[in-house]
Amino acid sequence: MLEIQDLKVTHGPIEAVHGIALTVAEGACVTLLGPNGAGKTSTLSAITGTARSTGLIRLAGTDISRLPVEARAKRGIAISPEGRRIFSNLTVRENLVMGAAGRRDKSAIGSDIRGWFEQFPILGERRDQPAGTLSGGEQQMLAIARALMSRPRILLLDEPSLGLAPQITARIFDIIGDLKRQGITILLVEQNATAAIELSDYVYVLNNGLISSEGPAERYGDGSALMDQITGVHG
Ligand SMILES: Nc1ncnc2c1ncn2[C@@H]1O[C@H](COP(=O)(O)OP(=O)(O)OP(=O)(O)O)[C@@H](O)[C@H]1O
Repeated sequence: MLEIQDLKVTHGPIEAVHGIALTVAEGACVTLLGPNGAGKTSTLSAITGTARSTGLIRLAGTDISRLPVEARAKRGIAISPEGRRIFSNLTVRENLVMGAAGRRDKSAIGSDIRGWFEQFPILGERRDQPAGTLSGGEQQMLAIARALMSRPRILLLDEPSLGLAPQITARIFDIIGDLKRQGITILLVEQNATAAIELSDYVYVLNNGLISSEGPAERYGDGSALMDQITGVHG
């Protein structure tokens, strides 16, 4: 579904990613692990089109690397960004409607929203509340559901466990596992190696803008050795 070759990502004069290759098969959950500043968010930004990059980015066989952000979203890229970035003053329901902004099949939006309220009942209960009043875990659920409202080909998740208590993190990873079982293709960026490896098919480890290790998730066991490598991270 997603194929990246020789990707370099720059922020002004700074090159954050120095030429990486990465593949996500249809229906797979692939995790990009790495410490703070490794270039994980930069990689996702290059895929969505919000960061300057060179190299090949192919989505479902088409090179999208020169397309503007909106065109990439229309072709099936959706992101739940780091820090959630939900619209705090809009209601839960309005946030979901915003996620469907680029869709042509407007008539199916209402039924999709009802579907997500069934999957995440707490969001249904809070549908008319301003999203800013939700807890961190609920906001993360909303950010994921909002991204999925575009019916993407691939869902990019940037550190969904960031800032959440361990119990809530476990719930979010359960949800990601459910989405994978529903056949949704996922590229997950995480620092929590243990939890991410458990639900991943394949793992890439990014360090200083380069892939330092990659392989099927089983190769990394329970992820504890990787957690040690990802300095400053607590599993
Ligand atoms: N907008 C920006 N302008 C300048 N430099 C940036 C910008 N965004 C990221 N960088 C730099 O690029 C490098 C990679 O950052 P990036 O955010 O991609 O890493 P990360 O692995 O996602 O880390 P984190 O978990 O902290 O988000 C870092 O050195 C960072 O300082």
